[in-house]
Amino acid sequence: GRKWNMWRYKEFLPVDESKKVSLNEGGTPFIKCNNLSKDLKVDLYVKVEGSNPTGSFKDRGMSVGVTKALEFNVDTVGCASTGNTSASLAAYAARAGLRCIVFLPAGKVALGKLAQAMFHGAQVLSIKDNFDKALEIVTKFALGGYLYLLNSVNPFRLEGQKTIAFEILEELNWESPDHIILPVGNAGNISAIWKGIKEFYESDFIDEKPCMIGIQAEGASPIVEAVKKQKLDIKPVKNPETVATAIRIGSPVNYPKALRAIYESNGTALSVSDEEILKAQRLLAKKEGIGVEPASAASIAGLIKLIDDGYLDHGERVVCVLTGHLLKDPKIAINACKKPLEVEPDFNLLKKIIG
Ligand SMILES: Cc1ncc(COP(=O)(O)O)c(/C=C/C(=O)C(=O)O)c1O
Repeated sequence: GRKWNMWRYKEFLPVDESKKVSLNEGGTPFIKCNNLSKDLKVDLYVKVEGSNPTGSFKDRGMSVGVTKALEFNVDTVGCASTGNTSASLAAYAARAGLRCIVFLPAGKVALGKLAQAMFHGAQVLSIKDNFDKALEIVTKFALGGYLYLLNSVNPFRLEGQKTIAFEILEELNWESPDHIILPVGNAGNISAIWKGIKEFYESDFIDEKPCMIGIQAEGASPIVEAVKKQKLDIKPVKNPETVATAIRIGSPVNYPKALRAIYESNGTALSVSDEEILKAQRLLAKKEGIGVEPASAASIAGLIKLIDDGYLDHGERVVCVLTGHLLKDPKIAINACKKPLEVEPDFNLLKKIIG
């Protein structure tokens, strides 16, 4: 596999690297977006986490978390998930020979993610309620000793995901970007990345820290509401709704760490509409050739809004974390396009159509 993956930073990871459960996670593409940088007048880089083994950043956290599960001699791992966590846990659990039970919100999980969770052999329980309820249930099973919980409330998940920060800083030759922008759902990833930034700062690898900017969907933005009032607690959103089903979460389990990351880094949080998310998803695909699922495009939609609002100055260096691959949610991608014509294989007819 690729020589550079997240285990390059093994000294910062709380596991015995020789015992790791790994699919060569991390070491994902870090791409300068020249076209969008010109249009938006910022220095824009993207961290393409859709290039991980199961297509999202979750693999970094699951690699460490499942390695820990083996260390603790558990035989069953579990999670609630909007999709990507379950897809990743199912794959890493299969590799580790562990039983895997996942609790998903019925009818609200994108096709690619459901296919992965099922096909890698997880026991999939389709709960007739939302993610927050599913998380409540799986937590009861964990507390009852039925399974080892690997949602991002488990700190070992964040240990793996903090390597996103390490890779961004190394790629930028140890010069922090001005801002790191990413979508926020259960709020584990923004907490993990900020932890990584602080660890490299305390290790004297960098002498400046970026501001952390969390982006949420308008219908599911409890962190944004708390930041608006500079509060330390959140008011859960009872019925979160967004087309970006990955972040359709009303009660983020990591809100204390996420709010601290935003306040400590002098960052902010912003919500974007579903329309802005889908527009940004298409823009990224057509201008830079980078395909992401809707939740990941929220970071680009947030960037555009921050520039329009004058929050970001021209020329600032920004990294958007693109958390999941386009293929995770093929239905959304196809629905956004005109249905392809079905035509006879007739050269002259086709020549007319192609124009
Ligand atoms: C593509 C994508 N982008 C962003 C997020 C938000 O990250 P967190 O703020 O750390 O939750 C998720 C989260 C997914 C789940 O929560 C799950 O899979 O259960 C995601 O899949």
